[in-house]
Amino acid sequence: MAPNNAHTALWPAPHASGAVDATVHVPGSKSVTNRALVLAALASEPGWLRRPLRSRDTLLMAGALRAMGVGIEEGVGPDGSGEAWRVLPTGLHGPATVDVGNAGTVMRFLPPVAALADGPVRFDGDPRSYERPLNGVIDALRTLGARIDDDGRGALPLTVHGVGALDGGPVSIDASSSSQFVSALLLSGPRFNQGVEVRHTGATLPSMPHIRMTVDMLRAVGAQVDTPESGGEPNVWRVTPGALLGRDLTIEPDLSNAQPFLAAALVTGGKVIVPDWPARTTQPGDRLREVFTEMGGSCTLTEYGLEFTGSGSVHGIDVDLGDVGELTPGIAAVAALADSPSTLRGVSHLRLHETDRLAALTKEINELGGDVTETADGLHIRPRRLHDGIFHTYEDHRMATAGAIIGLAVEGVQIENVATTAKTLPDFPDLWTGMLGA
Ligand SMILES: O=C(O)C1=C[C@@H](OP(=O)(O)O)[C@@H](O)[C@H](O)C1
Ligand SMILES: C=C(OP(=O)(O)O)C(=O)O
Repeated sequence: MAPNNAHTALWPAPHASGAVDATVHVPGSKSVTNRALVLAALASEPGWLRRPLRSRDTLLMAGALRAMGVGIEEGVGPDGSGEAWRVLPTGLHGPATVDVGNAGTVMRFLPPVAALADGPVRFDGDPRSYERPLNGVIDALRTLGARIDDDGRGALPLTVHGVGALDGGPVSIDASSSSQFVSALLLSGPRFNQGVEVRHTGATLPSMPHIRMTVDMLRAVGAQVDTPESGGEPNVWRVTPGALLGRDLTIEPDLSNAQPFLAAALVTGGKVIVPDWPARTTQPGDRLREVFTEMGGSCTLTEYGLEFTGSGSVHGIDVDLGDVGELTPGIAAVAALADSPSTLRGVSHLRLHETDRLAALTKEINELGGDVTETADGLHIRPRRLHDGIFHTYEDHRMATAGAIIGLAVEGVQIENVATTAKTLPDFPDLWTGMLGA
């Protein structure tokens, strides 16, 4: 078989010769785009998504919904400005085939949607998608009345035999391995005959901001949602059955994808402005303002966006990242360049992300001369003088951007398969070299 050059290709990570000073327009949020697509597909009238992210994960989501009959057309928004998708909901149809790639949002958010289709929907994806937990969604859907054929492992591949409607009602799940189990059931909940009541029974629940994002976006399209934060029982979310509105939504920039650019300001003692940083958001990336300030930077949020400035010093940090796990690779990269050790906690579930992120970060930083050890629930990082070498990425977009951060400060770092950033940020190499003025 011919070698897959995209995977073996090495990208010389640009080394920063001085402090960066740039404005970086970061494309739309993956998490917001994929929720908006699902909600628009389930609505009772057409809707608009403006400035949607166009990346592997969102194109897979759009392709899957189209396969079930939803119209997603290219267009300009109703006011004539900006790129947009117009979403035309219809009855959801099977038979259909869905490629989830390695998108957690697609593999978890769509089986409940497929249960509403009028025929079988087959789900398959990348080899890694077979290893990522899906049992919470599969077991819950069976409890709520769906028929699903899988191989008994609680994972992909599988077929959901939709019959056009789902009873819904109460269900208990352990979502300690992924918050996306909860989000998945809530997003389709308004369309279940009895709505849904999701009770999380596990000891921990990661990524709470992402669950808040789901609840906020459901409410914005007219759903009634009761949450622990709105006076309900702890760990219980309730969605009332009802029709969803078609809305005109402008997608926020992806704040987790802003991370490497803010990190560049931090590690080079420079300045990066990210326009359109929202004043209020549920995105976990907003926590970077606090984390990267504690690590040595400072930031100002204005109506124009976020201005982040490095001081020239980078400090270690002891932090629980359970709420914001997807920020871990970028924080680990900065921590490897700091003037004191770091402990990153609360992220054992990262072992089941795009790759085992705790093992991958430990191995790759140590191969450049670092001193990282895995703990039961995170990483301990003792900064060392790093040297040149190949930074492997394991088909993980956030490993590639973590390696690029290290490359700014360490000469001769080569990123294997930087193209894997296409999962959520296909423009990464160009934005990165543009930031550096190359
Ligand atoms: O709902 C979402 O959009 C996401 C939830 C989180 O998943 P986990 O709770 O599985 O970590 C996050 O890591 C992922 O990148 C996106
Ligand atoms: C964990 C991530 O993605 P997914 O949506 O595939 O879970 C991520 O983007 O860091």
